[in-house]
Amino acid sequence: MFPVQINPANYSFTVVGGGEIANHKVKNLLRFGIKPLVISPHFHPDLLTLEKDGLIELKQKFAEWSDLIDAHFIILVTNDEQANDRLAKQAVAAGKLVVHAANPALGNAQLPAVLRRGKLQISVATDGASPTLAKQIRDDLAEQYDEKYESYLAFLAEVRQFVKVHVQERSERNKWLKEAATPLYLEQAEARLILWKRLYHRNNVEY
Ligand SMILES: C[C@@]1(CC(=O)O)c2cc3[nH]c(cc4nc(cc5[nH]c(cc(n2)[C@H]1CCC(=O)O)[C@@](C)(CC(=O)O)[C@@H]5CCC(=O)O)C(CC(=O)O)=C4CCC(=O)O)c(CCC(=O)O)c3CC(=O)O
Ligand SMILES: NC(=O)C1=CN([C@@H]2O[C@H](COP(=O)(O)OP(=O)(O)OC[C@H]3O[C@@H](n4cnc5c(N)ncnc54)[C@H](O)[C@@H]3O)[C@@H](O)[C@H]2O)C=CC1
Repeated sequence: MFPVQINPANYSFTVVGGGEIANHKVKNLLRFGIKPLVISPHFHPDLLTLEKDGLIELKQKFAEWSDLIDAHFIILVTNDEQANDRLAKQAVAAGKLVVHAANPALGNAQLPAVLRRGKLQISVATDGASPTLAKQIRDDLAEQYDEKYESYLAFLAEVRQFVKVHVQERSERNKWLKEAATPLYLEQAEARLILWKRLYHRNNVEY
């Protein structure tokens, strides 16, 4: 499996099936700002509420290949094994990204367990060996990489932007970026201010 971070903005996501698992997968997509189309003859009550709130779109029918032509990323979670298998085959052949939740070998993509701390994102995947372990590892990492990382990543991003604009020399740039990524600046917000002052001073920028 090849890991990659996708900007979902210009992709259309379709979830096929409207049950318990579809509901779980849809809520996962919503965490990433994705507005999926959900196709199913019946819908979990939460999905009906999400549609009323304008967060997802619903199409009430048994899904067919013609419903998937415009989809880029497809998550197959019906309880009809034959429908899942048939649609997976057609969608994979058409070059789409396909999650076949019941039989991952028939798809070409899988959803990892994800921890988000602002701009920090940690994904844990086991290639279907044990989603339970993926979730456990993610939850263990959540303790190590706690909420502090959210503001820390925002700080690192700002420092990096500044350094890219104001520090021309590459080794000098890397020196600042490596220093910013040391534990002192994770732990102590006051130390971040001092680093900023030094950065401004060193580069003759008005503080
Ligand atoms: C292939 C994949 C589909 C895909 O790509 O979507 C898939 C497939 C299957 N899952 C099954 C079961 C469970 N899945 C979970 C949980 C999660 N499953 C997720 C991903 C994936 N699951 C992909 C592989 C990812 C990988 O291996 O790294 C997570 C990480 C992400 C997410 O779903 O958002 C999310 C945890 C994160 C979170 O909660 O945040 C739990 C535990 C729980 O819910 O507590 C159980 C019950 C215990 C167990 O079985 O371990 C079954 C058996 C069904 C049956 O028995 O009928 C199948 C089918 C099969 O394997 O045959
Ligand atoms: N985390 C994961 O990835 C997990 C995946 N699964 C798999 O997910 C699948 C669905 O499980 P549940 O949601 O619990 O089932 P469910 O029975 O709650 O829901 C199935 C849904 O599929 C719909 N459906 C049936 N035929 C359809 C078709 N042709 N087109 C569109 N929708 C159709 C039904 O109307 C229903 O809404 C199963 O195949 C199961 O093996 C199960 C557990 C965990």
